[in-house]
Amino acid sequence: MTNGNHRLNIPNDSVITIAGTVGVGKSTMTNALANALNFKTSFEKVDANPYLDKFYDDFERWSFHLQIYFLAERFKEQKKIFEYGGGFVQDRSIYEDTGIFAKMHYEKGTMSETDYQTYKSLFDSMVMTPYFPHPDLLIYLEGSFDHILDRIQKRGRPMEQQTPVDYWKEMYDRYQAWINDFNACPVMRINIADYDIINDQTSIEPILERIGHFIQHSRKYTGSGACHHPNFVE
Ligand SMILES: Nc1ncnc2c1ncn2[C@@H]1O[C@H](COP(=O)(O)OP(=O)(O)O)[C@@H](O)[C@H]1O
Ligand SMILES: Nc1ncnc2c1ncn2[C@H]1C[C@H](O)[C@@H](COP(=O)(O)O)O1
Repeated sequence: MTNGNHRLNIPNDSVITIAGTVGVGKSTMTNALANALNFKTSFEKVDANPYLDKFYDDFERWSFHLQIYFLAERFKEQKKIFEYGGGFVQDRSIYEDTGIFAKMHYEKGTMSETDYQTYKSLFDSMVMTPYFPHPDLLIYLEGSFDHILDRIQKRGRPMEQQTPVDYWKEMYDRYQAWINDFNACPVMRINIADYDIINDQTSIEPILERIGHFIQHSRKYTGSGACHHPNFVE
């Protein structure tokens, strides 16, 4: 390898996306990995999101608007990552928007059939095409429901604290089923009980080593990285 984090076998143009349910620790992991690798970060907008508060107040009224907003934001981020040529850690994957959130709201009756089909057809034509570069690696953070709920409560976003526990449990269960079927890119699972990057910064080291192995292994078989997707039209 001529260009990359040599010690770790992680090429500098890698794109790593962090997935997992709300509160599991994605943003914290995104920052820690980006610092360790000297990568750029791509975060989802929470504070500047014009729909999020309204959505938590009234799912039925705002679920379609919110999904369209997230889709547009994530697609812009995806374009930025491509234009930089990779070297990014991304907080939440675009796949979770449709595989978890839109689907859950549709199936629970808080998004109409028409809105869901409109959203899906937009998502499929933008994302599930050979022209869309997938990440080199999706890191899936998992842990016990109680541990994650505790983190949501401690983080203290009022809109999330006021949301019934059933909502988080439904999401938690859906995440477990979703990740077992996910195959759009290589997946590395990490249990949040196995590291503590807040109190022990060295606990990132074994994670970095595992990432290096995963990316080397998958590039050997695909022959390319996320931003050099063989089918991507430049
Ligand atoms: N390894 C960790 N140990 C202890 N607390 C953590 C850890 N990772 C995240 N947290 C805390 O859990 C809460 C949720 O983390 P965050 O990274 O914001 O999750 P997400 O981005 O998945 O919603 C935050 O208050 C954060 O400080
Ligand atoms: N696609 C989405 N639909 C509904 N809500 C979403 C979506 N993506 C993120 N969210 C919400 C969930 C949280 O309240 C915030 C931020 O997520 P986090 O997992 O804490 O980074 O946005």
